[in-house]
Amino acid sequence: MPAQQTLPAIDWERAALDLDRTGVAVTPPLLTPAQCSEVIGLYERDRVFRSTVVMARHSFGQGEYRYFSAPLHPIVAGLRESLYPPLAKIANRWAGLLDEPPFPGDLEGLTKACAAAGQHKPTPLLLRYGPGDYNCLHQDVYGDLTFPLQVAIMLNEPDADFTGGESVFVEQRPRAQSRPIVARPGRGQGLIFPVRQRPVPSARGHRRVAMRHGVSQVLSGERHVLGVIFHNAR
Ligand SMILES: O=C(O)CCC(=O)C(=O)O
Ligand SMILES: [Fe+2]
Repeated sequence: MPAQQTLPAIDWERAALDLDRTGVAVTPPLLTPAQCSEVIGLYERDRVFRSTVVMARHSFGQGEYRYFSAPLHPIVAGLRESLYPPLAKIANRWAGLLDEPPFPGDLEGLTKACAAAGQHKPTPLLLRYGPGDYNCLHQDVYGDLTFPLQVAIMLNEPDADFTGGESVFVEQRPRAQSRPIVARPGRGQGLIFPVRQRPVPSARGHRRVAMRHGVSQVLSGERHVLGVIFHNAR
């Protein structure tokens, strides 16, 4: 896939509405089944990755993930570049509501801003879960510069390739009980969600509501996800 890949028609207005209402938006398939298999196949290729995390060693959960090395594999680079500009529009509307500085309009601009903040390492990752594995609720913050939205693309077919392993989100509302959200994207579909927080209307304009994401226990089979995070890491 070329780096300037054309995405399938994503209804960005709808995605923005879903993000504003619930904090999570589901996309149509961003990868074909063949591309999903190709990305899964990368997991064993050491040179494609810069580091590997065994989640249990850090109490992050159970399972493994690997961070892609630079230059990113073309499928990953293409998705990161083409998803960024429409997401930056949503991020910049949010930044306006929260009185925060805007983000660059393209990924090259964000990458330069990250470099200036000492964040040079690519953050896209490939996650692999087997029976019994899970991912604790977390946020993917990798430095001072955080682009507020990320995308997780399902690479296996739920209920055929694996059971369990739901995508779980918890919104921590201030002075109120937390709200759970569960999603079950099909193979190739992406989930768009806030890295750390999003604006919600309040008595005096908008306030920040924090969100964390994770994965419930996989009961059987193998579950792979491609995580696309746009800011680089320290
Ligand atoms: O495996 C998942 O669905 C969660 C992936 C994740 O944590 C991420 O993409 O940042
Ligand atoms: Fe994550």
